[in-house]
Amino acid sequence: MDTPEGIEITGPIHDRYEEILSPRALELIGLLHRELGPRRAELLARRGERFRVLAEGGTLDFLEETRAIREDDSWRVAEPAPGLVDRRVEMTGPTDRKMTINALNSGAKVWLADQEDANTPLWENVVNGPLNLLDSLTGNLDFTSPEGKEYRLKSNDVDDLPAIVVRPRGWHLPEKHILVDGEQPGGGLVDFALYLTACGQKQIDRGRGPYFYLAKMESHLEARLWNDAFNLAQDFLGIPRGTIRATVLIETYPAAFEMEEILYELRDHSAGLNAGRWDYMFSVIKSFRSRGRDFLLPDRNSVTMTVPFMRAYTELLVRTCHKRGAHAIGGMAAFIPSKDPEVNDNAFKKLADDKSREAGDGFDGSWVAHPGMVEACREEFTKVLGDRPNQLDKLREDVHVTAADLLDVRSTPGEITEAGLRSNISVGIQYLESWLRGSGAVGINNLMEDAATAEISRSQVWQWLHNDVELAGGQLVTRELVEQMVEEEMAKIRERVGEDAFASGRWGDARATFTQTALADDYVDFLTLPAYERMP
Ligand SMILES: CC(=O)SCCNC(=O)CCNC(=O)[C@H](O)C(C)(C)COP(=O)(O)OP(=O)(O)OC[C@H]1O[C@@H](n2cnc3c(N)ncnc32)[C@H](O)[C@@H]1OP(=O)(O)O
Ligand SMILES: O=CC(=O)O
Ligand SMILES: [Mg+2]
Repeated sequence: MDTPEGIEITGPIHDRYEEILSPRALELIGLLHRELGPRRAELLARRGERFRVLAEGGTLDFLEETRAIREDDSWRVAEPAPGLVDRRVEMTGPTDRKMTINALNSGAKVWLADQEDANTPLWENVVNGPLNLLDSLTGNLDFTSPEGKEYRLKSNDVDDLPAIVVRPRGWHLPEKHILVDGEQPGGGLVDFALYLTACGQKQIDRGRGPYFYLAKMESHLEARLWNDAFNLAQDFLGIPRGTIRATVLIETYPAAFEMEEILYELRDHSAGLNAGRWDYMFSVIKSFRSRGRDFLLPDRNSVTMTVPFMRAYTELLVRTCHKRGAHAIGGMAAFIPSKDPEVNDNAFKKLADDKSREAGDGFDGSWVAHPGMVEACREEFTKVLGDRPNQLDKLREDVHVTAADLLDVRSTPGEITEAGLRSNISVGIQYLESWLRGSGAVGINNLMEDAATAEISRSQVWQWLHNDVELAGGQLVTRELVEQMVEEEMAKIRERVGEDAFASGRWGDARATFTQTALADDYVDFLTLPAYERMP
């Protein structure tokens, strides 16, 4: 393939790849990396600095230097864009061909087409994702499964389909199959540019637009970097500024203290904020991982959305958004339908409780992980919204959340148990094995697991081990204990999956990545970084 000056593709070129890896897309990647790459590197380094301050006894607080932005009542974000006015139910999921069709047929108002938590950035996924999205816009999306089941879109009418919102990778992940002047650009910029160049104008022609979810940001300066990427890209493609819209996931601890500033930075491109609960929990553990008792979380399944620090965060998010005319979107209840009627009933009941609480709190819509749950989410929001498309007018002026409320991890009830430790080990390894094979979302023990939930699992093990935690019952969490449990959980998995599947899977690499990221004294920032190195 001919590539623009200074751009090299090191991944294989399969059928139709040139439609996505077009000269325009590659030029845009070159432009974005050359203009913004150094700032991306600086901002990633700042994350490390902030963690060092916290490790030495520092804390998180609302920023003094941006007080004027918070106290200025005059600014609001852009009016909601077409297709993003009523967002009462949003489906999320990977962009492989079958799931793209299933998601677009799900009846949701929005589909988050995920190149992030639910995706492995395997080269084929990086290119086929936008290719499937392109086919969905040109009436060419069909699929026949190996069993012969045929899939196609139930309608090509834009009003019958969810608005597509693409989630590019977070700032931390590089893309190694495209080099710009010999350097790896940010994976997020690559995902953004490939989708925008292939599908942006087509979305505009359909009366919608190029919409994005922005993940794992840690500061308003990182939001400014995205805003600059949007302006550069819109100017390069001749699209009016403000056409792109972005909903930011508030899913890191530092970002919870900069919600208003993040909206401000992106205000002309903003489509609101989302409460990304799973990464948030991961970030809480990560931020104060070596600070002992005050920041220890109990077993993963005890940390519900109603514990004080999680509640403070979602309440503040709704208030912040509605003050600025921005949508507040709820998070993912990890329940998925089950064939076991009792487990299934429980999953739907928990989902209804979760969505009902969010709707009552003022969220304008929320996420589900599975098409079978779209109706249940819609029902709970419709009970509150009725015919109104959103509840932006619910200002929640009754909410007064302080930094201390956001930091109150200590009053989270629950125990740290042997079952919790074993579950973290087993789920973490099973998820990594799936990720390494190219599937970034997987159902394990009737729950949706993705990169964010796996990060919680391995980070809890790290935190319990490095803070001399005793399990309920008195047993100290030691390296020897965790290694013994890894051995035992691996044996159980091997027995369950059978010798052949075990031998053909990536179990050795999954175990090695898990132990590296859960046990090594030097905490690895993201488990997907060493996992990415193990991929072709
Ligand atoms: C923390 C966060 O970031 S949350 C957001 C990121 N995470 C996600 O988006 C996870 C999305 N969910 C999924 O990927 C899936 O639901 C899984 C992997 C958890 C379970 O999928 P499966 O094991 O296939 O579930 P199941 O067998 O019940 O699926 C039934 C059908 O629904 C489809 N389906 C299930 N989930 C989805 C989805 N999210 N999008 C599209 N189709 C889906 C399946 O493809 C299957 O289709 P088929 O009957 O035509 O073969
Ligand atoms: O991306 C969502 C999350 O909960 O993490
Ligand atoms: Mg996330």
